Amino acid sequence: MTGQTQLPPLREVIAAHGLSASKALGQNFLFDEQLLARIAAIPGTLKDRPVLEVGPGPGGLTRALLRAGARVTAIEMDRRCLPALAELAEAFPGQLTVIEGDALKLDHAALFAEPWAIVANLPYNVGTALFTGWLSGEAWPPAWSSLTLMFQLEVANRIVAEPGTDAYGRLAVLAQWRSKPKLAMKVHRSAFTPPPKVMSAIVHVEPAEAPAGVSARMLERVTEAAFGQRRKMLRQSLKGLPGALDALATLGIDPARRAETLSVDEFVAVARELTA
Ligand SMILES: C[S@@+](CC[C@H](N)C(=O)[O-])C[C@H]1O[C@@H](n2cnc3c(N)ncnc32)[C@H](O)[C@@H]1O
Repeated sequence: MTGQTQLPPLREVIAAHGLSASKALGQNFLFDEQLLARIAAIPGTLKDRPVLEVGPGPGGLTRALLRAGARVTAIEMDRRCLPALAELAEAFPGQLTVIEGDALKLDHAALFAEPWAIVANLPYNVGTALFTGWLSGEAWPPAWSSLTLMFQLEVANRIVAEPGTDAYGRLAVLAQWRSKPKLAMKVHRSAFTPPPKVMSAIVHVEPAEAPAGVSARMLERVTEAAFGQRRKMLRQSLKGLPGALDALATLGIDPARRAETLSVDEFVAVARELTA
């Protein structure tokens, strides 16, 4: 029974393989197996489901996903971690495939034949770059079924932010216009080894229906212009975008408003007006 597979404590795995955390690779490891099991439960039942884990490191979250019955494909760029991950693959026969490489450079879709859940505890810059990549593009629904990702709490707050707040910006619109992001769990800095300077949180995103007649690229252009000068009125920030001021007039949106006051639906409506 996979759920009962006995494994050595993670601290022993780290010591046995000499895995000192590398600052350059943004390594902050999680060792609390109860916490890891709770994170692995966020996407819902994973029994026999394909999961992409990015940055497994010594394999703490990986073992929680494997115990939940997932079929895990893990991408790790630190080859020092590979022997520890190979031991995990042996303990869960047929459930774990490890790919050595940079997740930012790999074609994830080529790794799966059916929709896959994505779960990751990543360094901040890599996580945000992958997140925006997974959420962009014209094709929707995406080939993945959900995203469950650790972020700095401040970034997580920006993803789920509501209009009118300081945290509300491009990331909120990108994350909310055709998916449902939720702040699933806050994680205290002391849960990590070594502890990072700031608090973290897990965001869970499920794709929703995309509004009709809106190009993703156009929405990106509108939000880029509007939030590029977020303190300015829309009549100023959008004036370089052809047709944008006419779109505001058609929609009855006051051009004296600022970007942070527009709802996600209003951004979508502006982008729809501009989508040929
Ligand atoms: C914050 S640690 C988390 C490790 C483990 N998942 C855990 O929760 O304890 C991030 C991991 O991502 C790996 N990593 C960093 N950048 C990466 C990239 N571009 N592609 C794949 N893995 C990466 C690091 O080597 C490290 O093992």
